[in-house]
Amino acid sequence: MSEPRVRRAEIAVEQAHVDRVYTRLAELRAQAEAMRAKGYELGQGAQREAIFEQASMLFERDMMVYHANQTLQTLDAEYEGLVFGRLDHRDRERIYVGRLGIRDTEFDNLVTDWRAPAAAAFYQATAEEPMDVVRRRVIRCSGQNVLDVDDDVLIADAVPEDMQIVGEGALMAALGRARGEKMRDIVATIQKEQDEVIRAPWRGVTEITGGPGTGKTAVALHRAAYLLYRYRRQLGGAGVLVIGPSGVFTSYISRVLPSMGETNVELRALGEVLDGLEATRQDTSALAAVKGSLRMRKVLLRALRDTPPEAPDELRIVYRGEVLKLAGRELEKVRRKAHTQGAPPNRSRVRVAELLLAALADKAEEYAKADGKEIDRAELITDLGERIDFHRFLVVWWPVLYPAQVLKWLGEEKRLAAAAKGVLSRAEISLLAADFADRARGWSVADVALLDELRVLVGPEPKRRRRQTVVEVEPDRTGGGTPHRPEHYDEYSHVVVDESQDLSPMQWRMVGRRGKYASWTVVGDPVQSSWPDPGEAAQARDQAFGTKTARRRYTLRTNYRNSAEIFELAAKVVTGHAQAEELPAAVRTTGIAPEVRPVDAAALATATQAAVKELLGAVEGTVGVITAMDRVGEVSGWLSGQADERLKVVGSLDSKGLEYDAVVLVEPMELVTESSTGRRVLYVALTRATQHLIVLASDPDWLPAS
Ligand SMILES: Nc1ncnc2c1ncn2[C@@H]1O[C@H](COP(=O)(O)OP(=O)(O)OP(=O)(O)O)[C@@H](O)[C@H]1O
Repeated sequence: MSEPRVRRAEIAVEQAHVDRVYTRLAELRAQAEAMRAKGYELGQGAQREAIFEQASMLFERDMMVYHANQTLQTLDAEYEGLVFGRLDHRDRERIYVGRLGIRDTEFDNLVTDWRAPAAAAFYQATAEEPMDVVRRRVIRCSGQNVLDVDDDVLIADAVPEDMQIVGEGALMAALGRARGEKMRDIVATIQKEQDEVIRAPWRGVTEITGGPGTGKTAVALHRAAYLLYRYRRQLGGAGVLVIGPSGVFTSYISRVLPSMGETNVELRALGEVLDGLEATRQDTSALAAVKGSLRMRKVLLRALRDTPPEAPDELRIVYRGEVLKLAGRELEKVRRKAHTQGAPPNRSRVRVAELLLAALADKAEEYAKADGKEIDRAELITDLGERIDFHRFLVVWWPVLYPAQVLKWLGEEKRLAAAAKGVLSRAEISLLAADFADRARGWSVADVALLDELRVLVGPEPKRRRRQTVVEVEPDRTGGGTPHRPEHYDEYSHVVVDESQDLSPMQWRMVGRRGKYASWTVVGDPVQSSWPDPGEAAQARDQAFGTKTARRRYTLRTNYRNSAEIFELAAKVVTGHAQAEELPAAVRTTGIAPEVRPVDAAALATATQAAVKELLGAVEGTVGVITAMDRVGEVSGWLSGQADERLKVVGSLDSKGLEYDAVVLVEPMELVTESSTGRRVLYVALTRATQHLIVLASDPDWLPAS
């Protein structure tokens, strides 16, 4: 038979199996629906029964409805591309691999879940170690229709006469397909080195490094799905947290886990880790470097121990006709004493009242002694402690502290200078004070870690005020919080941190608090780091991991995103900033070289418009325009006439983790100069494109002479 006829015949073979699978799926769906309906019926019946039976029937109803809903949700999530692989073993046994395990009515496997041990050979078998697999087949479907098949022969001399082999390279075909707005799952084409990481043991800390496009994000997400499948009992209840660099990024990856039927995972951007906040604004790199530094802990601690701006500077209270007065210095002595006892101020209010009453009693004793009298100390303390004017004083002198309010105080340069004495430089103090004073812009991503640190330092708000959140806004977690978890939940069983090379030490502390009891998967690429002090960040990261001793490291070495032509250009900008072994190998050549276009600065707008038009015509998928952070608004304005939902304008830092079919990079030199780690940020920007890259540059210095 000719190759197209063989292919058609093989597609028909697989279509027959896929049809059986979907017929069975429809039966399972119908069963789950019937169970749900029965559950509701039971609930109706409960209303007519005695109270005890009612309770147990309602419980049973809830369980039935819950399980039925879970099943329906999973069946629906896995519908698309349900079957994607087939293994033919040497002993002629064959298994189909898919997103979900399905058995027929005889309990024979129609599909094996990709996470099950029996499916591991689909990813791990190679020609060198075939694991008894003669042929591995990737089946590509759209809905219930088989579109194509692609085979790898792993034991050439064991291929039986009647086995047909079709196509080559399911991976290359997958990589060549157009990119959409959301990341795709890679479950059908996971590579061996990736599979090892996905299936690594769950305990302890798993670190994954690798250059751009090596699949770190894809692997981390598949690992989360795998761990929840294999260790649901240990990990499922407490939940898994995935941290990404930005909201744009978390939205980009948001489809991957639900498409694998996983809903028990919470995705949060770094600006959303603290409940009640969704910060997206990025600080300048100089400001972010100060805010992220561990030195800020000391500054914050001193700031909250300072006298609140509204605090009265003396306490006067009349007791039995005599005015008792504590002057400013005496009050400050009490404040210092209360703070040195170490409890968070919001927890010390009773202790502070006791200290103030003791100071008043000392004062009264002093006066009485001068008059040759005696006082009943205990009685005085009880009497004054019940007085309304004493409590009025207390609430303004030792108010409940809110993190947002303490940070705002630091907008006053004098106050910040006092808190930062010997810790920050004068220039850093001025920079920070000016930023905190300008509150109209809302919190930045780096501020969130400071607010979280303060949340812990000030302690919980007293119960009756509990409804107010630490940031004085009502929580609005449309971005994906889980309502059933308590506020500031810190009991996740597993935490995944993506783009981890960019977490500041303060951000590591914030994330570490959420993972006190967790095992970790940490994904990053030091060469893409935009954080200026990796040593300090590493120390904070180790602290976040706590005492977990099991540590395993993996390196991914193949760049699946960029064409070899694009990556060759990108690698040039980090020459001297990275070791050769830190750069991955891009294996896909497209024959399309990236274009560097010298442009006059005055003609940048028209050049950008022209490049965008060209690329929208050249690719089916997305086109990204990447600029320096403070140019995003301007460049978006240039392109307002070219509305196309495939087109996105994004700032350098926000392009982390994303990818487009084609990229226009505007003024690369501005990315280099916008921060002290500019070359690395430029490297990130240059590695976002899968097929086409156009660089528009008025200044040629961005590209080192080779
Ligand atoms: N095994 C695979 N099969 C198909 N596609 C893959 C595979 N591995 C990675 N990819 C694709 O390669 C691209 C890059 O993957 P991913 O974004 O996870 O890389 P990354 O290492 O996180 O990159 P970066 O560090 O640049 O953000 C994605 O489109 C992903 O779907």
